Amino acid sequence: MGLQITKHSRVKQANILMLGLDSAGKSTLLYKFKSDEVFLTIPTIGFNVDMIETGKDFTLTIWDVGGQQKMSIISQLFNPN
Ligand SMILES: Nc1nc2c(ncn2[C@@H]2O[C@H](COP(=O)(O)OP(=O)(O)OP(=O)(O)O)[C@@H](O)[C@H]2O)c(=O)[nH]1
Ligand SMILES: [Mg+2]
Repeated sequence: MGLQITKHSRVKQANILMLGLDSAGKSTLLYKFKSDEVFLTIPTIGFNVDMIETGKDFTLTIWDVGGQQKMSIISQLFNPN
């Protein structure tokens, strides 16, 4: 996971990139941040992105990238065929 904090802004924002093998639990973690409900997940195609306000002036943008090799946008960048 990566974390980058945007500086020089009144509203602080951090971007979190979740990378991991397929079925590692990335999407489950993303949904858990949003709600305490139990979600059934399916393998992520491409990516999910969600913004979470953690305080009055702090937001997290979480990028959840699909881990299956054939669906991974990262592996497609390096192996477009
Ligand atoms: N036992 C257990 N199962 C989990 C946990 N987190 C996720 N799972 C299960 O693991 C499976 C895969 O979870 P996902 O969140 O879809 O995994 P993912 O990393 O997003 O997978 P991709 O989208 O394919 O990259 C689901 O059936 C989840 O219910 C955990 O902490 N414990
Ligand atoms: Mg997923």
